[in-house]
Amino acid sequence: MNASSEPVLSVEDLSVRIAGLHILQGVSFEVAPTGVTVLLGRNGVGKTTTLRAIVGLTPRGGEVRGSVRMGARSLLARPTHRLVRDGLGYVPEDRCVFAALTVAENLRLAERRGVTPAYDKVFALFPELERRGRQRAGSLSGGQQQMLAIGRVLLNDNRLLLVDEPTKGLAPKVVTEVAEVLERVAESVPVLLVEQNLAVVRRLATDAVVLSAGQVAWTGDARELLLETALTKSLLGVGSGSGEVHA
Ligand SMILES: Nc1ncnc2c1ncn2[C@@H]1O[C@H](COP(=O)(O)OP(=O)(O)OP(=O)(O)O)[C@@H](O)[C@H]1O
Repeated sequence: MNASSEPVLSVEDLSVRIAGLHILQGVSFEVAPTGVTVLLGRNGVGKTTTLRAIVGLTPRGGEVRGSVRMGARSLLARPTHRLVRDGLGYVPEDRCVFAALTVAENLRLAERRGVTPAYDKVFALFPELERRGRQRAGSLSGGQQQMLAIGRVLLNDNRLLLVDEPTKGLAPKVVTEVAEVLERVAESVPVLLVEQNLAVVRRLATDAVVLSAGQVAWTGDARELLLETALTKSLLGVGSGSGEVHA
């Protein structure tokens, strides 16, 4: 991370317990104010739990401790809708598009009173969303639904985007399209990205945070991590020349 620039997000000693399981055990890291910080780790290490804790969506009954700050603001005690209004954009792993509604209706749901939605920007990034405005979201392909989920968040201004496994389950050509879009998005807003596809990580990531069993195992320059084949193999279970991270 550039030493002269303040992080956009600071996570300190984050601990999450759900259903008696101590899933995150004192996780600390920072997200740089530009570029893509990628959150990596084998299956089940706590990546999604981390994003959900940041955005206030830990399942009911779960216990969250520690500190998460976006600039001077402390996030953990604030309700999710407030965080989103303050510029924390979240694209969840399951995309959460409303299948029975059209593409245009899904987008309209993200509009806020008193704020002009950035349709021009969204349609410039995703011309297909404009063309398919009257199509039901449930009949879109996985890749198109992912574009809708990202586009919906970009209708409003964001200080930081959290994006959870956007390429999961997508065909290779669509993975490339999603990576291209995220690359363009990251030119104007910092991104904290959970991503298992190392080709996408290699293309997008500036900084990396690696989790292992609910703790931070490595942080630093993403290129450095990817150059260290032995390190990626021990932390991620793959050589950095190969494709996906697996358990
Ligand atoms: N609501 C829950 N109830 C019980 N256990 C949970 C819950 N949510 C997550 N876990 C457990 O916490 C651990 C971390 O899950 P999480 O989804 O954060 O991992 P992940 O790193 O995102 O994994 P993946 O790469 O498979 O998506 C897993 O063992 C998971 O089973």
